[in-house]
Amino acid sequence: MSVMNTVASSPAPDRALDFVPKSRWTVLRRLVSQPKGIVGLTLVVLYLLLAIFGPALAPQDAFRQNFAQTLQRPSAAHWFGTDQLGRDVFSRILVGARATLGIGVGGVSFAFLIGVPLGVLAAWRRGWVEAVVMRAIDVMLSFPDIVFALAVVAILGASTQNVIIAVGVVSIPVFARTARAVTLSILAEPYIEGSISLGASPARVILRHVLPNISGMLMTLSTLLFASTLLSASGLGFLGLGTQPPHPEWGTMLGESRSYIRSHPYLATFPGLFLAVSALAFNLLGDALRTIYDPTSRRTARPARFLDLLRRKRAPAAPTAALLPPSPGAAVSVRGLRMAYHSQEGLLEVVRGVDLDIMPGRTLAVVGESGSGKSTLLRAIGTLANPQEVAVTAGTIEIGGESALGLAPEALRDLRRRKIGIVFQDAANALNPVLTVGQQLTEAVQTGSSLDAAAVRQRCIDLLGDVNISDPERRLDMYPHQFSGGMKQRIVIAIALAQDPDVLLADEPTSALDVTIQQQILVLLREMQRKRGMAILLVTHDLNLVARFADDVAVMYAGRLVESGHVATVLARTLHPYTQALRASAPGGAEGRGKRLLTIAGEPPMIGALPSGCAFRPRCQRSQNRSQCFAEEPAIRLVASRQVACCFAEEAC
Ligand SMILES: Nc1ncnc2c1ncn2[C@@H]1O[C@H](COP(=O)(O)OP(=O)(O)OP(=O)(O)O)[C@@H](O)[C@H]1O
Repeated sequence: MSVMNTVASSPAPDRALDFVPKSRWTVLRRLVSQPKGIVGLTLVVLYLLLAIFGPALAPQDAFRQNFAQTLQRPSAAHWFGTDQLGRDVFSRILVGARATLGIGVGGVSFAFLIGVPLGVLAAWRRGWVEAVVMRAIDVMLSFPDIVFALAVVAILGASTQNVIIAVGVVSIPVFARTARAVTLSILAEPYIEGSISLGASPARVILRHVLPNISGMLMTLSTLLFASTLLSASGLGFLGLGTQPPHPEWGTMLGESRSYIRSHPYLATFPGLFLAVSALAFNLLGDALRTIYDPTSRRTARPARFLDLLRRKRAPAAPTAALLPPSPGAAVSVRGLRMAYHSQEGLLEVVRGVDLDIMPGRTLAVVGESGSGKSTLLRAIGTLANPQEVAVTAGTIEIGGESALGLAPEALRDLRRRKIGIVFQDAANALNPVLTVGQQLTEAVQTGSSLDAAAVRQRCIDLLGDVNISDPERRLDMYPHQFSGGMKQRIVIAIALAQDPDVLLADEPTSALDVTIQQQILVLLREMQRKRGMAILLVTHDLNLVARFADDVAVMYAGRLVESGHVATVLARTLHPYTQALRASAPGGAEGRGKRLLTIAGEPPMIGALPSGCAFRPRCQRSQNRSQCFAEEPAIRLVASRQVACCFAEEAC
């Protein structure tokens, strides 16, 4: 794969669930813009009014038996006729609305309250918790709903309360599965990582970010399940296992009409009609809601564009060089870091002995092709690597002199909050779409602080002002979708700076933006760095950006830093053949404009299947099958004021 291909195609991650922020009014507006939404909502409101006011509206006593007037056909006196005990069917339907809909609400709430926490827990904890929850759900789903509900009522006894439990139990698996699936999608969003990086506790992440985002989907599901719950409850009522006589409930009324269905069909028709229309109403409403919350508004990021290589002549400061002992004042110091992903084949090593220091006020860019291990390294430094996924098998990471490895979760959150800020590639995904910018900034400012509400708000306003967002007070109440891409990235930067971090980690911070906005964001980052003296670790594919923005560069290939040093030194004359190939394949970087862009021959090696000797050997123009390149992985040496891992680096001097 060529570097050019790699750089040019950096789409925003596909979002499984794109819950674009929808205020209640927006949801309502979109709901009533659909015919099925209008019909469903109107009917549901009518049914709810019926459940509330039905008993008061009933023209006659729904319980009074009148044996002189049994089984009367519909008439002006009895609109829906009378039943076998002479009771007015219309009145019984009105009174029964409350019990019928109450069972629906109760059943869905019961299922929601048990199923959703189970699903969220399974998605959050993964591992054995997820396995146990999912297997239990599989077992429940293997029984038909009505059989399961019958079994529950048979065990608990026939009563309204037990019908609620029975119809609720059968809906638990649906809630749990859906909650797990949508939570997994939300947890993959960068703003979750951002929140964790700010030191938020699991409970806070779930309450603040996960639940608001999945609530739309769950509301839709609840509405749809309401219809089936009503029907299941009525089925139980029909079998005589629901609300017990003389209390009216539509399913029970249907059951009671069984013996008269041929001679007096109206006894079944009216409660059946009310039931059928209620199921239809909730289905229509659920369907309309699903349209609103459906993840169809996916975005594709514009391909990254190239900037001209602008060489900066900066006076090299104290070297960032690898292989030196940890610099006492370093904001980040990594030594001998090795990391491996857990896989079925065992551990697959992707970071293979990395040493680096970043001094306060300086920017180190880590550059390399896709899959070279840049993000894994950045996440380890950001203390965001998930130990269940990837293990640190050797080495040390120090942030501001404090070890970032082997800490308890609480200490890790504290370190992250105090020292680290993170800016992700795609600002659109890095912000929670259902929270206002003010809420998200407040969370970032408030975590671990004792400021009162007014001071927090002022700090939020200052932060927005710092990142050059005009009219910050008004903007605090706006949602992310009301901002342009560049503005969103400014907000992400403001959030990352909320705790005054010593280190800012920026993973492709401008690749989703167009050239002018890229430039503005880079200028902003540099300005923030100058004001605050923080260190920046920039991960990028783009050598042009490195040349313009970074002080030091580390070129990563197959998990190792193969060439690193001051940007001016390294880019003035690249010594490693991989760095040379990267430069040749960067537009504007092929040793002068107007030259044909080259691609790097071959593919990066597969992790876990590195070639013998130098990992770059099969693609290297310089190697020419020299035995040294086959024999061993080249040691990192100091050559011409930079660290380089090539046995023949001097040939390029
Ligand atoms: N969760 C995972 N499980 C197993 N392997 C993984 C996992 N995440 C990443 N990898 C592998 O680790 C290697 C390094 O990935 P990483 O994302 O760190 O590279 P990168 O240089 O940042 O790439 P990109 O620029 O595309 O983000 C890749 O080969 C990748 O396939």
